[in-house]
Amino acid sequence: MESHAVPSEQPAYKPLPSTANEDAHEHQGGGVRWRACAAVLAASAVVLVAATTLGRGARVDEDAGGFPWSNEMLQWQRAAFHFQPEKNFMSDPNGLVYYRGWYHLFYQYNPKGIAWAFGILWGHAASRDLVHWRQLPLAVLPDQWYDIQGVLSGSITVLPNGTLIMLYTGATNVSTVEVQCVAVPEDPNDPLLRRWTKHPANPVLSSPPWISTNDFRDPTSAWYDGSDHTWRTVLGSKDDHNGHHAGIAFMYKTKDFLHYELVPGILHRVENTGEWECIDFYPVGGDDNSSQVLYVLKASMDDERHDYYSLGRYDAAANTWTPVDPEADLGIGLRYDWGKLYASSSFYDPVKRRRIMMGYVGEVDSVQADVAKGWASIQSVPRTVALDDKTRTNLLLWHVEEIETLRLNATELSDITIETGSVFHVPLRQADQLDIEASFRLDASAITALNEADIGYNCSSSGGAASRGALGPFGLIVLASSDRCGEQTAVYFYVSRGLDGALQTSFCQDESRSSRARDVTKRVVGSTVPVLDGEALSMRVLVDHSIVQSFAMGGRCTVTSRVYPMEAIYEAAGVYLFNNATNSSVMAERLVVHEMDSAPNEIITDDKYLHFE
Ligand SMILES: OC[C@H]1O[C@@](CO)(OC[C@H]2O[C@H](O[C@]3(CO)O[C@H](CO)[C@@H](O)[C@@H]3O)[C@H](O)[C@@H](O)[C@@H]2O)[C@@H](O)[C@@H]1O
Repeated sequence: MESHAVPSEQPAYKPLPSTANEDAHEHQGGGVRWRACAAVLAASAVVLVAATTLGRGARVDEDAGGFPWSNEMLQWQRAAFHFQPEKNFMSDPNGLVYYRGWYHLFYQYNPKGIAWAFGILWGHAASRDLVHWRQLPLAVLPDQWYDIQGVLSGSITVLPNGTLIMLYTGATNVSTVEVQCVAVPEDPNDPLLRRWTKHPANPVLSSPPWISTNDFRDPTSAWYDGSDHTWRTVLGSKDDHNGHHAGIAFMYKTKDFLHYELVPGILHRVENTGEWECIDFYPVGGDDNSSQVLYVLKASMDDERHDYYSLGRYDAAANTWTPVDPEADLGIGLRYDWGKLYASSSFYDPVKRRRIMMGYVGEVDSVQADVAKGWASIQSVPRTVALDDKTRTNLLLWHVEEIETLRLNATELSDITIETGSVFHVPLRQADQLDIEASFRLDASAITALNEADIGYNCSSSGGAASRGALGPFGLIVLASSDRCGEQTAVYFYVSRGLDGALQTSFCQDESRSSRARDVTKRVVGSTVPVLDGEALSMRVLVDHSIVQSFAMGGRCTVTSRVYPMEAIYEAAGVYLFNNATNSSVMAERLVVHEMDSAPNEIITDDKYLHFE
């Protein structure tokens, strides 16, 4: 067995073409060879020092341990078409629901600082189209003994008569005790749902004795079970008894949302996965009662900080959920996103009859930088979630079609041959706000010629976009500066052959050269992705300043990154196609790049609750 990865004397930091002539040549000729940049690498420390002392109004004190970001750089990092509050800390999306013409997004929010803190509460925004958000007054505040330390995550259920019930977790005045609470809209005729009333019966549910009282969080939205005329909700926790460290999901039933009964047994458990937060549970792939239907069980893994899902069968009578593929059980197989996305939740959109999820995308820069910019975290673009009918082994996650209303002019190219070791500059007016669609094919004879197994490829540990194999990596480079060895974020495929002779395709995002800053976490993230016979390798990449959300093969695999370039910003950012495979040219069959408009929040300022001190 032979690995196709190139040994480590290859420069780790690949150059991009640096002159206008080279750019012109690429457009005509379809590619320029990568150039060695060892000398530039050797000088990179000098470049870094020079760049950081340019005096563009640096706001983070390097002596205090932070990179000296300028206002200009920090301003650039704000998203233009992803939801984020004007300032301070946001995390989990909560209570996603459609109500009387508005999509509602509640979210965990600390209005007093840039990090999670006791007293966290529910912020609120609403949108008619899931793209343009109206920032609304804070929705649920920590003002009762049962939620004084925090109004934690929860959900909203729509009853058949249209009434809404909010379930949320209260962090009580006893620091380690979490309880479940109910709130309802103060005025059901307000489509903006601005005021919520906590039920006098709160708290309505305390933890069962066999779990820790502070591992009892995040009730799902409820569904109706006709067999006994009860509503069902699921919560997650963990079993740490007797050397176990199992994630668990368990169910309650209620007729009135005020009195609850634990459904006997455990819906599901997986050893060694730790605490399951923000459970989600919903059917896909058919009507609830059809034999085709599968149930998605999703949990946010507190230990690992990733959102995993698994496809399985739900036996309501036995109160069990069983994965279709035990090898892809919850927490050990499939993820909603292989990059940075956490604490997602979903809801059914009755208007377009689709399920939509959102998750939050946290910061990976320093606390000092977050203090300087005054905010932390962005919500993902809402994504539809559906079973992949072609494979039935994975979901398809795809940003909602409404995002396309932000598309401006398009640059369309087709049939671009990218020779091995080449890049192709994509001519654009700006590269900070883009929606890019690209599909690629490798040379068929090169695929046939590949008869050596290369089974070890792994996005995170195989060297990223600079490490070369016979049939990859190739794809897109975004947020790239045009200087040699410049900043760049690569989104790419890597094709290899397994021991069984079958081809395996990985979809990866390489953040390792995304910024010259040192106080930023940079990784290579991604996963294998199913590719069926005859399918081109397709990707869609949304670039919105510091957030890059990528989707492969129609949404079979998604990867989200936060990146913080210091040079490849504003007009200095560019996009390239690249092919770093050693044995095959790559045909970019189709490349469509839309510049994206901004969708700034509309802010309601005439409300005292907006200025909660
Ligand atoms: O009861 C307050 C108590 O809980 C702690 C520690 O367990 O924090 C709660 C968890 O907060 C985060 O969990 C989620 C998911 O992001 O966020 C919501 C709270 O904002 C919560 O409902 C969700 O489960 C975090 O991911 C977890 O690691 C925390 O345990 C805590 O710090 C308080 O002492």
